[in-house]
Amino acid sequence: MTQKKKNNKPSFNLNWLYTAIALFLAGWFFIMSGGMNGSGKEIQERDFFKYVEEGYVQNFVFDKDADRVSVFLTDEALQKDEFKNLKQNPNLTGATPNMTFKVANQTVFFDKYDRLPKEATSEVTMELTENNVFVEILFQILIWVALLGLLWYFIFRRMSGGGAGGGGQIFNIGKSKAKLYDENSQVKVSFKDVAGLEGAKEEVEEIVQFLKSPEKYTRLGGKIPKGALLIGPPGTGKTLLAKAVAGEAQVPFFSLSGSDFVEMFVGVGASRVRDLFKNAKEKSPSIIFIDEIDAIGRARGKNNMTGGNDERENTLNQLLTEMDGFDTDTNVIVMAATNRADILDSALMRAGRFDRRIYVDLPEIHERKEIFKVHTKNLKIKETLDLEFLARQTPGFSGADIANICNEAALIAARKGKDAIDRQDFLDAVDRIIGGLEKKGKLIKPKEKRRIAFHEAGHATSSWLLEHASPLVKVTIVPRGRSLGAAWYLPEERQITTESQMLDEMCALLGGRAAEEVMFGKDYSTGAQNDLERAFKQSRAMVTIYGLSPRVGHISYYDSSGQNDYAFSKPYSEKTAEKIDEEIRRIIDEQYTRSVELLSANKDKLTLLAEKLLEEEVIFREDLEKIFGKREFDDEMNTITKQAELEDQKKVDSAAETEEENIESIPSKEV
Ligand SMILES: Nc1ncnc2c1ncn2[C@@H]1O[C@H](COP(=O)(O)OP(=O)(O)OP(=O)(O)O)[C@@H](O)[C@H]1O
Ligand SMILES: [Zn+2]
Repeated sequence: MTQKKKNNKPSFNLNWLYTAIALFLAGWFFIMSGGMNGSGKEIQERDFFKYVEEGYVQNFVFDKDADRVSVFLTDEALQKDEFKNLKQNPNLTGATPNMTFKVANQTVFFDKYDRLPKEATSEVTMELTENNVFVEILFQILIWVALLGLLWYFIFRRMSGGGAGGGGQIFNIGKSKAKLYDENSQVKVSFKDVAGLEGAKEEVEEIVQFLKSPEKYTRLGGKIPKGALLIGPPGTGKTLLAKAVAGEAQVPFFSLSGSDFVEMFVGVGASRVRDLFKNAKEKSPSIIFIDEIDAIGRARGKNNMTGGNDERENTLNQLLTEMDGFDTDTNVIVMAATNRADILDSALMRAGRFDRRIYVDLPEIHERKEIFKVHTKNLKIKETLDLEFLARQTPGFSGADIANICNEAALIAARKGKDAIDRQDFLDAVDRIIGGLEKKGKLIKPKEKRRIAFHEAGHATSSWLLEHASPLVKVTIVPRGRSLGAAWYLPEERQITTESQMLDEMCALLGGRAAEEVMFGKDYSTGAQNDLERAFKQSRAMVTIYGLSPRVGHISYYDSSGQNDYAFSKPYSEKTAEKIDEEIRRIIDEQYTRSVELLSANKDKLTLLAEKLLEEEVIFREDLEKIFGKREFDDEMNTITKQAELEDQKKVDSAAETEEENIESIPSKEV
């Protein structure tokens, strides 16, 4: 019993349970130690014999289990000064003895007692108590049943999230909680139900093929991938996509959330993983979907401060073991979802585990229209309803938000007793959802959006017009993670960088703020914080590391040996320090001015681009070509781009180094 208690160390907050157990045990010990009956003055064994001889003792109770004697004195004795303070409180029952003592050896005691003069003992009554073994055991069992019952009760409430569900669950703690959709209850979701997400769908299409006809791929000895990681913000359809894969491939779908593994007791997470994989293998080919994998997959060795870490690690290790343990012919594919790929343990990403990464982003305008289409399919809507208009009203909304809007609109229309849902109902629903989103800080106001569009267009325009800047691939103002907009460049393959390349890149980097100035005047925004940070680092490197400042000279203060602690003793004089500061600033100022001039001279095109961005939310190289014409400095560089584009057209945004702006970051609301 005690062992069980130890093993089941709770890994979650169980204050309630602890309190209950503590109270229970306290009560128990109280009863066990004799409770109320145990009181009475503690005396010596020889005192007792003396009192008996004196005739003070009326009766005594010998507890054979406890080797303890409770002594009750005669009324006369209690009159004596000697025993005055032992007088009973008249309100108490006579059950409380006047004295008590421990017997060292029962035989010796009775021997001694028998040898006392008969006159002394004849008046004394003796009671022997011995607990009935059967009752004793029954009592013990009852206590444990009560204790365990209490424990189960709390666990059960915890597991079923408040009481609903069958009690049988209690006895299945170690079993996986995966919801099983097997052949009988086939997953009905198909790719048709997933709107947008074209790139992601294309990538998972391959998984569908693997599951459908594995022989086709293993024929030549190749190994089928074991896992795919879906990365993207909440509500963007990651679960939906995984389900659709199961639906398309007509295989069982086991789904479980990462937090389900770790909510409980030590050892349970790992056994759940084992159980889950066992089930999935039995039904293979099949798909295991683990939502919120970051709950178990967080990098190990971090957050050691918080308890329950061991449990998470055990679970993670078990997961890795299971994935490694797959044979090539075990056609189980593990799909997992997260919105924090950056915190995942790198062991998860290693080859043979989640080696496929699929990005699922917030939908852009066309995708939102598609999502509206999917979610209004089964609703009664007015024929005149313009879905494109709705898509335009919902920048930054996820698929789940849109599904929510459609449902809300239907409820609003029904409340008003309408026959069909109209535009106003949708707009009311949008307003209602926005209330919730605003608190989450995800929503961008039209005015802010305009500024973001010009900021990104500024980057795009300047990098387009500058000979040595990296060629642009894609610009978006769809908020993603912490950034509100982003420009992607295809990084040029190069081993050394020239000064003019650095300067052009810095000019393009400052193009965001420059565009804001050109359009909105000198009322700057916080949107360029990340750009400025990077520009400063670059400029400082140019002056202090690459020796690119004429005033400071061809000097590098960089210490690659790591021997010198320049943080404490600078390798240059105060005078040079001042020069360095000035030079860092000069370079940035010059490039900023250059950017402002460049964009002012091309204000019309900048505006066209920004408008297009506002309309489309995402624009590509071709859109820029339409506005600016063919890029002047193509030849060599463009061939590289074109080639790369041809090779990997769809993956451009995930493969290309992302040059993201944290345009949002601190108080973007001030814009
Ligand atoms: N691309 C989409 N097409 C159609 N419906 C979508 C799409 N994206 C999301 N939805 C709707 O939103 C709901 C929630 O999406 P889902 O649970 O798949 O998101 P998720 O990315 O797994 O979110 P989370 O990260 O919060 O688990 C879906 O059931 C669906 O109704
Ligand atoms: Zn920027």
